Amino acid sequence: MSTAAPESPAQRLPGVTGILKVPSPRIEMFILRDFLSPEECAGLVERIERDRRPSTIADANGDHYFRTSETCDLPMMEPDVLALDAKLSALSGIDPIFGEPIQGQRYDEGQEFKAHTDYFDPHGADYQRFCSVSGQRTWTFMIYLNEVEAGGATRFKVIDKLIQPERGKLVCWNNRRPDGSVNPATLHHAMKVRKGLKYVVTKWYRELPWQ
Ligand SMILES: O=C(O)CCC(=O)C(=O)O
Ligand SMILES: [Fe+2]
Repeated sequence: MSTAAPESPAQRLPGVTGILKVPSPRIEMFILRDFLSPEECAGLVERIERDRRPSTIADANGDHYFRTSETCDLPMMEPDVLALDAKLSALSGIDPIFGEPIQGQRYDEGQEFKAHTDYFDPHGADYQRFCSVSGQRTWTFMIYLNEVEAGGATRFKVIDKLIQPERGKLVCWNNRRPDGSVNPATLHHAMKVRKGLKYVVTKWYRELPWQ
């Protein structure tokens, strides 16, 4: 198996049927509806419900309400999780060896993840701890698993883009600019769920094989 990503998702994704490119010169970002079926989504929601822990953040900033959701580390040896991983790699063209384990996130009413970037701050206190082995995060792939009754949108305020949760909808973006530097225009806020629950899965890829 090759260890080099042969083609960037930014080159590959425009050729995917039904995909929409977010029209901003500041970010490489795509949206694909119905990436997962209602059955696939329901299975993942059930799995997230079974094992969850309080979500954490890198570079703790003293705000205990910064990320109030819960996280489920999806075991990569489970057939459904492995199948999702393969489906994501087939879409992105990124070799699965670059991927962190897939996570589920669950937001109850009032929970959120305030404005943040998925890349690690190169000047932050936790940079070495998180990036010395597998490098910086490259692409984020995220899928909404259910219809949220109210709230729960993902807001990218730098590019003025609001993405509404819709069951099965995938959104992905490059956390870096084409020159490899981190892209502050990827700043995003998982806004408070106002009514109901919100479930997503998140998949992050690294510069180097994950270990
Ligand atoms: O739940 C969302 O809308 C975004 C989640 C997110 O940004 C993250 O987990 O890093
Ligand atoms: Fe994020």
